[in-house]
Amino acid sequence: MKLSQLLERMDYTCVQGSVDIPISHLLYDSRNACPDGVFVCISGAVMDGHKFISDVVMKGVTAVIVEKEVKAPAHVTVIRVENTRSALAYMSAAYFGYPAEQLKTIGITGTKGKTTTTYMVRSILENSGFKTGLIGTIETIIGKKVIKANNTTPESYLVQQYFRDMVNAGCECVVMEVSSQGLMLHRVDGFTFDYGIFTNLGPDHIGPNEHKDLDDYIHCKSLLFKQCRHGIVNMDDNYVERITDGHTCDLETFGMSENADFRASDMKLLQKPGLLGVTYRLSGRMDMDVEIDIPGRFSVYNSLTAIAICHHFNVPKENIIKALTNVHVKGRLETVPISPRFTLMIDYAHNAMALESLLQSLKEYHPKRLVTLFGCGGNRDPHRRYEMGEVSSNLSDLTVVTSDNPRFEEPMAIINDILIGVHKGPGKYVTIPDRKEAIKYCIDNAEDGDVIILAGKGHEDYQEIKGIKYPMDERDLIADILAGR
Ligand SMILES: CC(=O)N[C@H]1[C@@H](OP(=O)(O)OP(=O)(O)OC[C@H]2O[C@@H](n3ccc(=O)[nH]c3=O)[C@H](O)[C@@H]2O)O[C@H](CO)[C@@H](O)[C@@H]1O[C@H](C)C(=O)N[C@@H](C)C(=O)N[C@H](CCC(=O)O)C(=O)O
Ligand SMILES: Nc1ncnc2c1ncn2[C@@H]1O[C@H](COP(=O)(O)OP(=O)(O)OP(=O)(O)O)[C@@H](O)[C@H]1O
Ligand SMILES: N[C@H](CCC[C@H](N)C(=O)O)C(=O)O
Ligand SMILES: [Mg+2]
Repeated sequence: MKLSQLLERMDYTCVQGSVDIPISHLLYDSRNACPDGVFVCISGAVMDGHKFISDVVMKGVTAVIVEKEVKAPAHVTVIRVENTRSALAYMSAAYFGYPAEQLKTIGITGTKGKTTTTYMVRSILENSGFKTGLIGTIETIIGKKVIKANNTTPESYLVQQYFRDMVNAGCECVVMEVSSQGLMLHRVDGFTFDYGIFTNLGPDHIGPNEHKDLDDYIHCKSLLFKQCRHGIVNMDDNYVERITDGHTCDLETFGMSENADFRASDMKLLQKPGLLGVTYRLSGRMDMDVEIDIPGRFSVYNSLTAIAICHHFNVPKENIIKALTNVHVKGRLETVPISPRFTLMIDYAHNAMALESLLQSLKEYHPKRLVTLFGCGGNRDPHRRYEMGEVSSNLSDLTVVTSDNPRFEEPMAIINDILIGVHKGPGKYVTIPDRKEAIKYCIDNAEDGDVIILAGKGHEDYQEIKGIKYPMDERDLIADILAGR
């Protein structure tokens, strides 16, 4: 492949050398540099790729893509662009032969509900014979291949590589989570989504290495609606107008409001032994009764979103109904059946918005006590700590404050921040920094009819401390506790 082919759909200035040179590999990490490669210099959160130019040139790289002034040996082609992350996305699309053009691409953004909805969509589409790839927080699914995720929305090179693998595996569609950071860092530049979806918005991801403020967070999410052909948005959300401001796509709506294109009404709680769920009536562009075996008002929203998307694929109603009753997502309101006396659930609520909707939803089922265990991630939006503490204390009978992923922070410093919030509410609380000990406390002290929520770690099978991910899966912790280990 010629360098000029990789650059064909983007703006650039060739400041040195020629674009008419052969390229063997597209690279963005110096550690993978190889002869005849082109190296894209990314100004990252920790490292600056521009600093590795002499290193990659020594390893045989013949072209570099830069967004700053650099010095490079005369035989190396230097291409200057406005933003190298965006350039990497466009070049990756070209490198992998524009695979998005051979797929129906569905991108879901929003503060909460993305992961759950992607699995609902995949379940419905696969049930109806559409082979569908998935990219998200938990994993990437390509046919029978499952790849553990590092990011919710991976780097653009990986996005395009996964798309290519999906096309090669015979997929017709891909449903993916599009995080605000993914949009901010140009991970999905270089193609147009067929469908862009907005679930909801609550303040989150504001802090060092994340968004500078709420306006930036909203702005980044709104970019999806300038980069898709057809938008499907939650019209009940307070931020929907700002998210769709300046949209360039068609728009369709869902929600509980009367004029929503896909409208849910008559929501009823479903309570069977060992199972909490909801039912509702769908009207508007589709009419039917829907049942989901996942609790909460937000399950209505997530399923409504999935139905609004799948409507475009002319999926029969029976397939939707069947697929939705079978959807269970790892670590999202996942019941661990350890006793008929009480309900124990693992969930991924790790911000105030998720925790509040979760706890409010569960309270509607009138548990004897609502017991909430959680910690907060280190090196992440610190507002989460006070807010989650307050939400839990207001809505839970007992809050068990523990650790999540401390990362590079001191666990007790995070816990003390959480307690500031906890003290604002009326609920009782205990502090047990070791997560396993904290879970044991919940199980040992469970009362008949309790609902116990282990919030925040969901599908995660590790605990990250000072840059190392130690194995830790709550399912194993529970098994160990029951076995007395
Ligand atoms: C803060 C942040 O967003 N970091 C992401 C980012 O890292 P970075 O590019 O800033 O990396 P860097 O280490 O500074 O390196 C800069 C450049 O130098 C290169 N380099 C580096 C070292 C070297 O020896 N040689 C070299 O060439 C790197 O390959 C890179 O190109 O790019 C990496 C590759 O794409 C990401 O994996 C990484 O995500 C980290 C793991 C992360 O935690 N990100 C979070 C904040 C995030 O993105 N979250 C969202 C939302 C999550 C959700 O709520 O669902 C997500 O989509 O995951
Ligand atoms: N539509 C929703 N509105 C509010 N809360 C929700 C919604 N859907 C799920 N939740 C809660 O948020 C948690 C995370 O849900 P999910 O993983 O589907 O969202 P997400 O947008 O992918 O989040 P993340 O950005 O953390 O990956 C769930 O475990 C549940 O507690
Ligand atoms: N993917 C998100 C979720 C983190 C969940 C929670 N377990 C934490 O560590 O804060 C992030 O990296 O911000
Ligand atoms: Mg997710």
